[in-house]
Amino acid sequence: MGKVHVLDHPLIQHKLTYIRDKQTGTKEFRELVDEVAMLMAFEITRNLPLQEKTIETPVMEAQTKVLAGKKIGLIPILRAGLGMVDGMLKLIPAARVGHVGLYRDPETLQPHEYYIKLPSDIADRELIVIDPMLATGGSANDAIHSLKKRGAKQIRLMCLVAAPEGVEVIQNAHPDVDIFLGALDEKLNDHGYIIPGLGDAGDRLYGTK
Ligand SMILES: O=P(O)(O)OC[C@H]1O[C@H](OP(=O)(O)OP(=O)(O)O)[C@H](O)[C@@H]1O
Ligand SMILES: O=c1cc[nH]c(=O)[nH]1
Ligand SMILES: [Mg+2]
Repeated sequence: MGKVHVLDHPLIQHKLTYIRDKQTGTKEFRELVDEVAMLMAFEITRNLPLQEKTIETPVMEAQTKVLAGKKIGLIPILRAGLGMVDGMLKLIPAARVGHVGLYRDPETLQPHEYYIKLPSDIADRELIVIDPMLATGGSANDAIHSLKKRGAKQIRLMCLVAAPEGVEVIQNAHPDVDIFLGALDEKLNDHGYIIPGLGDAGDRLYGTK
């Protein structure tokens, strides 16, 4: 069963409060999502492998460490996942970015895939699927299936806010996928929205309500 990590760093939790606040406008919402994504990238990369390197400081030779060059792929689920990409790339600039376009039908809550474009070497990369919201879990489940069908082997899922219902769907369908969250909320409402949640992430990011 995939592990669930709630990233409870105080800066993440502080910024998440203002992301949730309905008074926060589009510009500030976008900036906060960008900042939280960067902070979450810091936490999610904790286990990256290091290798020894010998360098010359101005004083003497020293044995130090550098990243061992693990290849990473960021996979935002369009559209809302796009809001988290730049923040993550600030810390992981060498990552390749693949896009999965999905929208959730507002009546049936079923996801529909409309676009996919991935780096050619996804099988060799550690992939981080990014979406602010994990609600019923249908969209993330579909995206992960799509990636596996195309050869992906190592996948993690990163979301700002999740409902327990969505977490359960991913854990059952993809026990190999660890889940990294800013917060695990209470439940879904009758329209499939996370409560207390933050509303519609895509609409709040792009001002489309
Ligand atoms: O877990 P689920 O029940 O599938 O819901 C979560 C999905 O819904 C939202 O996307 P939406 O369909 O609103 O598309 P958008 O990003 O284009 O707004 C959100 O960004 C997730 O992708
Ligand atoms: O609460 C929710 C659920 C799905 N999609 C969102 O953007 N918000
Ligand atoms: Mg939306």
